[in-house]
Amino acid sequence: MKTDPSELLIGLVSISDRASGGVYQDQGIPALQEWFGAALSSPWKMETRLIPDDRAAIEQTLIELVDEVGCDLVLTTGGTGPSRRDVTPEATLAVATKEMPGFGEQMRQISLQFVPTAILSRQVAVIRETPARAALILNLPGQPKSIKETLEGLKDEDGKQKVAGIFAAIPYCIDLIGGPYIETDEAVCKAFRPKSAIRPAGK
Ligand SMILES: Nc1ncnc2c1ncn2[C@@H]1O[C@H](COP(=O)(O)OP(=O)(O)OP(=O)(O)O)[C@@H](O)[C@H]1O
Ligand SMILES: Nc1nc2c(c(=O)[nH]1)N[C@H]1C(S)=C(S)[C@@H](COP(=O)(O)O)O[C@H]1N2
Repeated sequence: MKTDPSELLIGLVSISDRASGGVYQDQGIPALQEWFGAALSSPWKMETRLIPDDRAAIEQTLIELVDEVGCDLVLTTGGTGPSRRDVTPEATLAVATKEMPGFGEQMRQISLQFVPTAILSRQVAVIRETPARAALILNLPGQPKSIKETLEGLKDEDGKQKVAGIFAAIPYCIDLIGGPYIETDEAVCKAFRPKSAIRPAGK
């Protein structure tokens, strides 16, 4: 449960029949945890869930993480493809109050630089608003390496950004929905905010 309003609470949800069934070890949560550990310089905590590709379970988990646990940001990984069991986007849209189509568009653009099958990912992003709070919920593909790729974007050999990752826009989005002020390590991901929204360091 969220106790400190200035601390970012992130829900990390790995959606995989095989990882949740013990067929293979889940790599989704560890990859997300590692990325956030490197990218964020402001305080954050996480709440994790590993669940099968079941629409009711996904909806229930997203609602619990936002309404009861108090997450500001929820990332899912897995279940965005075209196969019969892939229902993450449907479950995400079912708990939404607003759609944020720019995130899905940008993630597919980024992923196309890595694999031609990126167009098979139906990933969406939404806002869920309750009387008490609002949260951003984002779907990432199930392939563990796609987590860093989509959040961080594409850099050239000198570390210069070629395609912006989607995380660059997330701190300002969280500002706008009333969440905590997020700061990042610019070497991993530079957060973009309009000048008027930038706070001096440590404030
Ligand atoms: N949680 C995970 N941990 C490790 N690897 C994963 C995980 N989820 C997916 N993958 C890998 O990424 C690929 C594409 O992900 P996708 O979500 O389509 O999985 P899937 O084939 O539907 O898996 P599952 O049957 O577990 O739901 C998988 O075939 C698997 O190799
Ligand atoms: N960045 C990135 N995006 C990617 C991939 C990848 O390897 N890297 N794999 C794609 C593939 S093969 C599929 S089927 C879709 C859907 O994946 P999911 O069902 O694991 O969510 O994501 C796509 N997006």
